[in-house]
Amino acid sequence: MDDDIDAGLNLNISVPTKRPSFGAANQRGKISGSRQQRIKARRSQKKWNEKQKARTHSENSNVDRSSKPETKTGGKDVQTKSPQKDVDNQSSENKSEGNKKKPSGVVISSLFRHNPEIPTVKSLTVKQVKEDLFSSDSFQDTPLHPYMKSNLDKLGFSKMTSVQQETIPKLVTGHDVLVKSQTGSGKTMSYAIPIIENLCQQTPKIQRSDGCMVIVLVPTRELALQSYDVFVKLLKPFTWLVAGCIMGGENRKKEKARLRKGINILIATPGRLIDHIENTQNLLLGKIKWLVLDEADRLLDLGFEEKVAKIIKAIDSNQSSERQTVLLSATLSQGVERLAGMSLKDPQRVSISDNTVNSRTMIKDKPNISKATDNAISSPDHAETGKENENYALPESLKQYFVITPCKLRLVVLLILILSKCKRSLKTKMLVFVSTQDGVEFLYRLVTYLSKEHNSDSDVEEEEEDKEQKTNLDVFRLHGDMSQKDRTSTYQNFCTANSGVLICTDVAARGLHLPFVQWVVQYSCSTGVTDYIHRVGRTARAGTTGNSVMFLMPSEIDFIKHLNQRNISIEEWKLGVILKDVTRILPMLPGQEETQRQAPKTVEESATYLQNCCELFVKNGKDMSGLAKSAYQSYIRAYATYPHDLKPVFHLRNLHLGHVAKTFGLREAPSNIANIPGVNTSSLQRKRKLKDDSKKQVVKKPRHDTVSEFKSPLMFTKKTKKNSKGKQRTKKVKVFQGKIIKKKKTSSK
Ligand SMILES: Nc1ncnc2c1ncn2[C@@H]1O[C@H](COP(=O)(O)OP(=O)(O)OP(=O)(O)O)[C@@H](O)[C@H]1O
Repeated sequence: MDDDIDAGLNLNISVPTKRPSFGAANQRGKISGSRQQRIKARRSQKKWNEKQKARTHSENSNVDRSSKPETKTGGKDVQTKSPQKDVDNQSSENKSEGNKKKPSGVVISSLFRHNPEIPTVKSLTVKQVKEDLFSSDSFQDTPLHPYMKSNLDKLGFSKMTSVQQETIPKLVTGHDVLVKSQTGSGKTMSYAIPIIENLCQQTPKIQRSDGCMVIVLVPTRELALQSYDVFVKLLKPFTWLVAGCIMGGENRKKEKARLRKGINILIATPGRLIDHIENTQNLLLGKIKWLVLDEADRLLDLGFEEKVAKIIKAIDSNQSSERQTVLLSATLSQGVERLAGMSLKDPQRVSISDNTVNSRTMIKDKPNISKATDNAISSPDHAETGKENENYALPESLKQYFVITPCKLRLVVLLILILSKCKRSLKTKMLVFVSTQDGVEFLYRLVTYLSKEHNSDSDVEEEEEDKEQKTNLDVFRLHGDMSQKDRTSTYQNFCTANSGVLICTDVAARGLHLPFVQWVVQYSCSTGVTDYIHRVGRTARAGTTGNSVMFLMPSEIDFIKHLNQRNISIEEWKLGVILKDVTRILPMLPGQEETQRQAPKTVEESATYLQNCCELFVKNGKDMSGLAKSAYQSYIRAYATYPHDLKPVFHLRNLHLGHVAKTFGLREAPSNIANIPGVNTSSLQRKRKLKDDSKKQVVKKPRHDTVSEFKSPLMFTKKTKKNSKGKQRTKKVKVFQGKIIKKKKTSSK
């Protein structure tokens, strides 16, 4: 069994169609010879092609539809400073020019036309829940083992964080504990230190051959590696204690061999642990003294809960000694706490935000703070009075923004952000969250291509193949469908990089400490407030500063209310301000030297130029067209899986599929892109049109799937409708871990 939780984190759609051919770039004969000769040959071929094109153009005005300047009116401004005027001028200029001679290399698309109006949003300035990150206590003042103290000093840790100050004493004194504190507040060490402290004091001394005494369960493989690293560092002076890591994607035989040799502290992902519990004789659970559920709310999510329950059952049925259990997360809801309270023994609760709030208010009343955290969560008072919609703390040093961008402009706005902020020279690291694996792959290829130093003599295919080519920034990608080797090296390389952009799915959203990330971009909106908190929590960690920006389409702005309701304050970043930076990245783009004479001047022209670079790359880049289509389909499918409470905000009905296609650089009409299993795109288009025409919703509210990648790995959705003969047709779509594995139509007589 290798079905780790992170493998199910990402929605992906298998594409029923085969990959299309790559157009002109592939049809052309290969040119051989030295590089110089190839360049020469390509140059003359290009000139000839251009002449041919110009001739065909004048003879036959059958131009690419997207290259025609828009003449229709009715599109709304995307900026308050009225770019429409510029666009209109531009389009009329192009129109007249287009009749004479179409400027070569510049394809004018309708990026700034027919966009929905950008609404004015009032994000409330709510009072965010704050936590004091550091305590006043030093590790040196604690009664920890002298080796531990000197090691912590060597590692550069002097002051305890608040969560460590609260949690360590409780765990050392043998309690089960539930820990909630903000992202990046040092929760890992808050359980690792007392575990090591406890094990190193056992007499007789623990031996490797004593086997497993601690199990730390984490939801993703990268987090397993990270937690393992923390243990290895802390165990340096305690050479007789051995930590080990087992996780999906790794070689089982090697893991078995390591388990046979003996591992005292085992960090594991749930799927692989169950595998070893069932198949590895050397993994004995009789001596387990500690069980840690890191990112507990994620581990106890419906679907994953089953695996964790199986592991707990296996431990309980083998156990001969007492066990301590710890649950931790930045977003432990009281629902999870109540659930956990049933399986934990007299648990104590550490909630730093409660503490901070209490301490700030209690200072006036009485200075007894610590009692506030001593309430056992199983106390009926606490359970009854607790609201489900908890407010979570976010780091004070985190600046949160959102940008409202019409769908069509999303891609260029993202690229402007990445290319302007992450250049190598600027030493900036950025995370970009995307909803699907195909989306990650698509953006990875596109950003890598755009960040290369372009040679005016080489073409798209050649530039792509040229691995030696210099790049202006390092681009990384991370998702659950990569080989474990690639995942590990990406994670490690991004950790040590000085700058770069990591394009990833939610596989990187939980627990990962990626040093010096200054920007977190949510290109696809998170599937809830909890995930929002974990995503933005990848920056501004342990007291450093950081920024996050969330992309919203005009139809999605109500998500701000959801954040405000949970006391999260977020500021608008005006679209026009980001767009302005397009002029800064223009020199990086391909074809700039060739087109100096027609160099885009206005922001709109430049953004359009950037979009066209993407579209040409999608058209001519190796496999790009197929990849873009897959990414488009996956995106739409993923959009259909927002949880029920967010359906009114993120509804398929609100998507303009043509505009979505544009964000994947596709010039085809949605009807020409293969159908998306389970999604009736033509009916959606019709409904959108109806809505646009009448400016109000006239269609009957359709039933929508509530498939969430985070809710259940196995789910059936049913759609029932009557066919022309009045017979009922039931369409069944089976989704397994976000992938459609079966589609069946049945007719009942
Ligand atoms: N006492 C301390 N002083 C300074 N830095 C610390 C201290 N304790 C931990 N850190 C550092 O803080 C960073 C974040 O720690 P950690 O990953 O444990 O946070 P976390 O609370 O688990 O975050 P998340 O909720 O995102 O999982 C790490 O780089 C860690 O080395």
